[in-house]
Amino acid sequence: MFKLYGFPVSNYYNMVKLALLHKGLAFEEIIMRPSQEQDYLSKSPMGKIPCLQTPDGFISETNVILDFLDEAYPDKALLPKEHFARAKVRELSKSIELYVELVARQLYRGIFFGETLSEELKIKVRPELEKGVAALKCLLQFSPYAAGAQLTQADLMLYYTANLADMVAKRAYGIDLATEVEGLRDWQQMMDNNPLVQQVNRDRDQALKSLAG
Ligand SMILES: N[C@@H](CCC(=O)N[C@@H](CS)C(=O)NCC(=O)O)C(=O)O
Repeated sequence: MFKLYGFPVSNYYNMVKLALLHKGLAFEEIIMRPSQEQDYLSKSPMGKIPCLQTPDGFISETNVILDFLDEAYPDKALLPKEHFARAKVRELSKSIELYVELVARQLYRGIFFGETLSEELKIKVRPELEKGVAALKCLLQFSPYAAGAQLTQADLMLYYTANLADMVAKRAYGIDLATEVEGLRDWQQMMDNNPLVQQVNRDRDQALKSLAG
Protein backbone atom coordinates (compact mmCIF):
# COMPACT_ATOMS: atom_id res chain seq x y z
CA MET A 1 0.00 0.00 0.00
CA PHE A 2 1.14 3.57 -0.70
CA LYS A 3 1.91 5.99 2.10
CA LEU A 4 1.23 9.66 1.43
CA TYR A 5 3.27 12.00 3.63
CA GLY A 6 1.93 15.45 4.26
CA PHE A 7 -0.91 17.51 5.62
CA PRO A 8 -4.42 17.95 4.20
CA VAL A 9 -4.14 21.74 4.32
CA SER A 10 -1.39 21.62 1.68
CA ASN A 11 -2.67 22.25 -1.83
CA TYR A 12 0.05 20.06 -3.39
CA TYR A 13 -0.74 17.24 -0.96
CA ASN A 14 -4.39 17.44 -1.97
CA MET A 15 -3.55 17.20 -5.68
CA VAL A 16 -1.81 13.86 -5.10
CA LYS A 17 -4.46 12.65 -2.67
CA LEU A 18 -7.16 13.35 -5.27
CA ALA A 19 -5.17 11.44 -7.92
CA LEU A 20 -4.85 8.40 -5.61
CA LEU A 21 -8.58 8.50 -4.82
CA HIS A 22 -9.49 8.96 -8.49
CA LYS A 23 -7.44 5.91 -9.43
CA GLY A 24 -8.86 3.88 -6.55
CA LEU A 25 -5.39 3.12 -5.18
CA ALA A 26 -5.12 2.19 -1.50
CA PHE A 27 -3.02 4.57 0.57
CA GLU A 28 -2.35 5.51 4.15
CA GLU A 29 -1.97 9.15 5.10
CA ILE A 30 1.08 9.93 7.21
CA ILE A 31 0.12 13.30 8.61
CA MET A 32 3.10 15.60 8.99
CA ARG A 33 4.29 19.13 8.24
CA PRO A 34 7.21 19.91 5.94
CA SER A 35 10.38 19.02 7.78
CA GLN A 36 14.12 19.57 7.57
CA GLU A 37 14.80 16.55 9.80
CA GLN A 38 17.45 14.32 8.26
CA ASP A 39 15.13 11.32 8.30
CA TYR A 40 12.50 13.16 6.23
CA LEU A 41 15.10 14.71 3.91
CA SER A 42 16.12 11.18 2.99
CA LYS A 43 12.57 10.71 1.71
CA SER A 44 11.83 14.19 0.31
CA PRO A 45 15.16 15.95 -0.29
CA MET A 46 13.81 19.51 0.02
CA GLY A 47 11.76 18.58 3.06
CA LYS A 48 8.56 19.49 1.23
CA ILE A 49 5.21 17.74 1.27
CA PRO A 50 3.79 15.72 -0.37
CA CYS A 51 6.02 12.69 -0.60
CA LEU A 52 4.78 9.28 -1.72
CA GLN A 53 6.16 6.02 -0.38
CA THR A 54 5.86 3.32 -3.02
CA PRO A 55 6.93 -0.33 -2.82
CA ASP A 56 10.13 0.75 -4.65
CA GLY A 57 10.96 3.82 -2.56
CA PHE A 58 10.01 7.46 -2.04
CA ILE A 59 9.03 10.08 -4.63
CA SER A 60 8.75 13.83 -4.06
CA GLU A 61 7.54 16.63 -6.37
CA THR A 62 3.85 16.60 -7.15
CA ASN A 63 4.02 16.55 -10.95
CA VAL A 64 6.51 13.68 -10.83
CA ILE A 65 4.28 11.73 -8.45
CA LEU A 66 1.29 12.34 -10.71
CA ASP A 67 3.25 11.14 -13.75
CA PHE A 68 4.42 8.05 -11.86
CA LEU A 69 0.89 7.15 -10.82
CA ASP A 70 -0.38 7.52 -14.36
CA GLU A 71 2.42 5.49 -15.90
CA ALA A 72 2.35 2.73 -13.28
CA TYR A 73 -1.45 2.62 -12.98
CA PRO A 74 -2.89 3.59 -16.37
CA ASP A 75 -6.50 2.86 -15.40
CA LYS A 76 -8.54 6.02 -14.84
CA ALA A 77 -5.80 7.91 -16.67
CA LEU A 78 -5.11 11.52 -15.78
CA LEU A 79 -3.15 12.06 -19.00
CA PRO A 80 -4.44 11.56 -22.55
CA LYS A 81 -2.99 8.66 -24.57
CA GLU A 82 -1.91 10.69 -27.59
CA HIS A 83 1.52 12.34 -27.26
CA PHE A 84 0.67 15.87 -28.33
CA ALA A 85 -2.40 15.98 -26.08
CA ARG A 86 -0.28 14.70 -23.17
CA ALA A 87 2.25 17.44 -23.79
CA LYS A 88 -0.50 20.07 -23.81
CA VAL A 89 -1.76 18.82 -20.41
CA ARG A 90 1.77 19.00 -19.04
CA GLU A 91 2.27 22.47 -20.54
CA LEU A 92 -0.89 23.68 -18.80
CA SER A 93 -0.01 21.99 -15.49
CA LYS A 94 3.51 23.42 -15.53
CA SER A 95 2.20 26.89 -16.36
CA ILE A 96 -0.29 26.73 -13.48
CA GLU A 97 2.51 25.70 -11.11
CA LEU A 98 5.24 28.09 -12.25
CA TYR A 99 3.32 31.17 -13.26
CA VAL A 100 0.33 31.21 -10.91
CA GLU A 101 0.87 28.93 -7.88
CA LEU A 102 4.49 29.89 -7.20
CA VAL A 103 3.76 33.55 -7.94
CA ALA A 104 0.70 33.73 -5.64
CA ARG A 105 2.61 31.72 -3.00
CA GLN A 106 4.88 34.74 -2.42
CA LEU A 107 1.91 36.38 -0.70
CA TYR A 108 0.56 33.35 1.23
CA ARG A 109 2.33 34.27 4.46
CA GLY A 110 0.88 37.75 4.40
CA ILE A 111 -2.59 36.76 3.23
CA PHE A 112 -3.16 33.51 5.14
CA PHE A 113 -0.79 33.53 8.10
CA GLY A 114 -1.10 37.09 9.34
CA GLU A 115 2.46 38.18 8.53
CA THR A 116 3.07 41.72 7.40
CA LEU A 117 2.51 42.09 3.68
CA SER A 118 4.78 44.78 2.32
CA GLU A 119 3.54 47.15 -0.38
CA GLU A 120 6.83 46.49 -2.17
CA LEU A 121 6.09 42.76 -2.44
CA LYS A 122 2.50 43.39 -3.52
CA ILE A 123 3.72 45.74 -6.25
CA LYS A 124 6.31 43.18 -7.41
CA VAL A 125 3.86 40.26 -7.52
CA ARG A 126 0.91 41.91 -9.26
CA PRO A 127 2.33 42.04 -12.81
CA GLU A 128 3.74 38.51 -12.40
CA LEU A 129 0.32 37.21 -11.40
CA GLU A 130 -1.42 39.08 -14.21
CA LYS A 131 1.04 37.64 -16.72
CA GLY A 132 0.55 34.10 -15.37
CA VAL A 133 -3.23 34.41 -15.49
CA ALA A 134 -3.03 35.74 -19.06
CA ALA A 135 -0.90 32.73 -20.02
CA LEU A 136 -3.45 30.35 -18.52
CA LYS A 137 -6.23 32.04 -20.47
CA CYS A 138 -4.36 31.09 -23.66
CA LEU A 139 -4.18 27.44 -22.63
CA LEU A 140 -7.38 26.67 -20.71
CA GLN A 141 -10.09 24.85 -22.61
CA PHE A 142 -12.89 24.28 -20.10
CA SER A 143 -14.55 21.83 -22.47
CA PRO A 144 -15.62 20.89 -19.86
CA TYR A 145 -12.27 20.09 -18.18
CA ALA A 146 -9.22 22.33 -18.02
CA ALA A 147 -7.42 20.68 -20.97
CA GLY A 148 -10.35 19.20 -22.87
CA ALA A 149 -12.91 16.42 -22.60
CA GLN A 150 -11.06 14.37 -19.98
CA LEU A 151 -10.26 15.02 -16.31
CA THR A 152 -6.46 15.37 -16.21
CA GLN A 153 -3.56 16.30 -13.96
CA ALA A 154 -4.16 19.90 -15.05
CA ASP A 155 -7.58 19.91 -13.34
CA LEU A 156 -6.02 18.73 -10.08
CA MET A 157 -3.26 21.31 -10.32
CA LEU A 158 -5.69 24.11 -11.23
CA TYR A 159 -8.33 23.24 -8.65
CA TYR A 160 -5.95 23.38 -5.71
CA THR A 161 -4.20 26.46 -7.09
CA ALA A 162 -7.10 28.62 -8.26
CA ASN A 163 -8.85 28.76 -4.88
CA LEU A 164 -5.74 30.11 -3.13
CA ALA A 165 -4.67 32.35 -6.02
CA ASP A 166 -8.21 33.77 -6.10
CA MET A 167 -8.06 34.65 -2.39
CA VAL A 168 -4.65 36.23 -2.90
CA ALA A 169 -5.85 38.22 -5.94
CA LYS A 170 -9.00 39.40 -4.15
CA ARG A 171 -7.40 40.34 -0.86
CA ALA A 172 -4.22 41.90 -2.23
CA TYR A 173 -5.55 43.55 -5.39
CA GLY A 174 -9.36 43.37 -5.37
CA ILE A 175 -9.19 41.18 -8.50
CA ASP A 176 -11.79 38.43 -8.97
CA LEU A 177 -10.16 35.59 -10.92
CA ALA A 178 -13.53 34.10 -11.85
CA THR A 179 -14.41 37.34 -13.62
CA GLU A 180 -10.98 37.53 -15.27
CA VAL A 181 -10.95 33.94 -16.54
CA GLU A 182 -14.02 33.01 -18.55
CA GLY A 183 -15.32 29.55 -17.71
CA LEU A 184 -13.45 29.29 -14.40
CA ARG A 185 -16.54 29.62 -12.18
CA ASP A 186 -18.55 26.89 -14.01
CA TRP A 187 -15.54 24.57 -14.06
CA GLN A 188 -14.98 25.15 -10.34
CA GLN A 189 -18.62 24.29 -9.64
CA MET A 190 -18.30 21.11 -11.70
CA MET A 191 -15.19 20.13 -9.75
CA ASP A 192 -16.87 21.04 -6.44
CA ASN A 193 -19.59 18.50 -7.28
CA ASN A 194 -17.11 15.63 -7.70
CA PRO A 195 -17.58 13.36 -4.62
CA LEU A 196 -13.83 12.66 -4.40
CA VAL A 197 -13.04 16.38 -4.45
CA GLN A 198 -15.63 16.78 -1.70
CA GLN A 199 -13.89 14.06 0.34
CA VAL A 200 -10.50 15.78 -0.01
CA ASN A 201 -12.04 19.14 0.85
CA ARG A 202 -13.83 17.76 3.93
CA ASP A 203 -10.48 16.51 5.27
CA ARG A 204 -8.86 19.84 4.41
CA ASP A 205 -11.59 21.82 6.18
CA GLN A 206 -11.40 19.54 9.21
CA ALA A 207 -7.62 20.06 9.37
CA LEU A 208 -8.08 23.83 9.01
CA LYS A 209 -10.59 23.77 11.87
CA SER A 210 -8.19 21.90 14.14
CA LEU A 211 -5.47 24.42 13.24
CA ALA A 212 -7.76 27.27 14.25
CA GLY A 213 -8.12 25.42 17.56
N1 LIG B 1 7.52 21.62 -5.82
C1 LIG B 1 6.85 20.95 -4.74
C2 LIG B 1 6.14 22.00 -3.90
C3 LIG B 1 5.47 21.41 -2.67
C4 LIG B 1 5.31 22.46 -1.60
O1 LIG B 1 5.70 23.62 -1.78
N2 LIG B 1 4.75 22.04 -0.50
C5 LIG B 1 4.66 22.96 0.61
C6 LIG B 1 3.38 22.71 1.39
S1 LIG B 1 1.99 23.18 0.41
C7 LIG B 1 5.85 22.73 1.50
O2 LIG B 1 6.24 21.61 1.72
N3 LIG B 1 6.43 23.82 1.99
C8 LIG B 1 7.57 23.78 2.85
C9 LIG B 1 8.81 24.30 2.19
O3 LIG B 1 8.72 24.92 1.11
O4 LIG B 1 9.88 24.12 2.76
C10 LIG B 1 5.87 19.92 -5.29
O5 LIG B 1 5.53 20.02 -6.47
O6 LIG B 1 5.47 18.99 -4.57
